[in-house]
Amino acid sequence: MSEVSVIVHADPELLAPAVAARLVIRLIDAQATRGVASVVLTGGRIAAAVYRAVGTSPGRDAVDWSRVDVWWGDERFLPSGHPERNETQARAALLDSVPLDPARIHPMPASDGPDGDDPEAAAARYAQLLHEAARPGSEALPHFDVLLLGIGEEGHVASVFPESPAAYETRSVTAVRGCPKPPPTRISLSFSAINTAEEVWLVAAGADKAAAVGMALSGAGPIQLPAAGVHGVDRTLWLLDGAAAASVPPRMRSLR
Ligand SMILES: O=C1O[C@H](COP(=O)(O)O)[C@@H](O)[C@H](O)[C@H]1O
Repeated sequence: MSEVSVIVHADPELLAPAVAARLVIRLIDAQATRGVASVVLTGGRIAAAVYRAVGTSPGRDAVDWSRVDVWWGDERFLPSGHPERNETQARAALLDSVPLDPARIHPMPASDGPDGDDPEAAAARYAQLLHEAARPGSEALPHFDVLLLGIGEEGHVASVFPESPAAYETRSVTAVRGCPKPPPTRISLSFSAINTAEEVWLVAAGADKAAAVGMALSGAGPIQLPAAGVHGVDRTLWLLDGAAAASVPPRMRSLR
């Protein structure tokens, strides 16, 4: 089993820049080791705060952004540019302000994209894109240095919701319909893809996340609580603020 660490910062105002600083270092280290770096983005409020903090981080220009591949772990299946799309939020918060190579930005398809309003076809298209970027001679997926995840109040990660068909999915990418959280139609990586990342970082802030975080770290099952079903190959980091960490078993908290 890979290393699991729980790191707690007092509040979201400290959590976001702390995660941003880690992410900058992670990307620099990956580029030093592999020549390129790849990050899988998530959506949500704390993620947007992290992206904004990366944009103002002192180390930001130490990353060679032209050699960073950007993927998404899930997307709300809405028209391109819709303000609720995770892609739109990430572009506004960070991607538009760093010199990325447009060819290395890999958003999930929009509902007005080449497959129209067909999320199954859009999911298959993204799976094919991942496959085409796979390491030579390897399986179906590219290397992910770090994969970011938010956590829903009910324990969803990416767009894998509790007790949903996506929680049983074996293909790398799945269409998700009937989500309890709007919008109802989404595209998501499945556990099988998420869990290939070298490092998985779960980032959560706020008291409304405390129960899900506490249960995920106390042996809950992945179907009932998807946050319990994800891990990095090398490392799994839970990056929390004090309120979200309120129900974490004390023995699991890392010393900082
Ligand atoms: O809908 C989503 O929600 C989660 C968590 O968002 P938050 O605003 O409660 O932090 C997010 O991780 C996921 O990517 C997104 O599609």
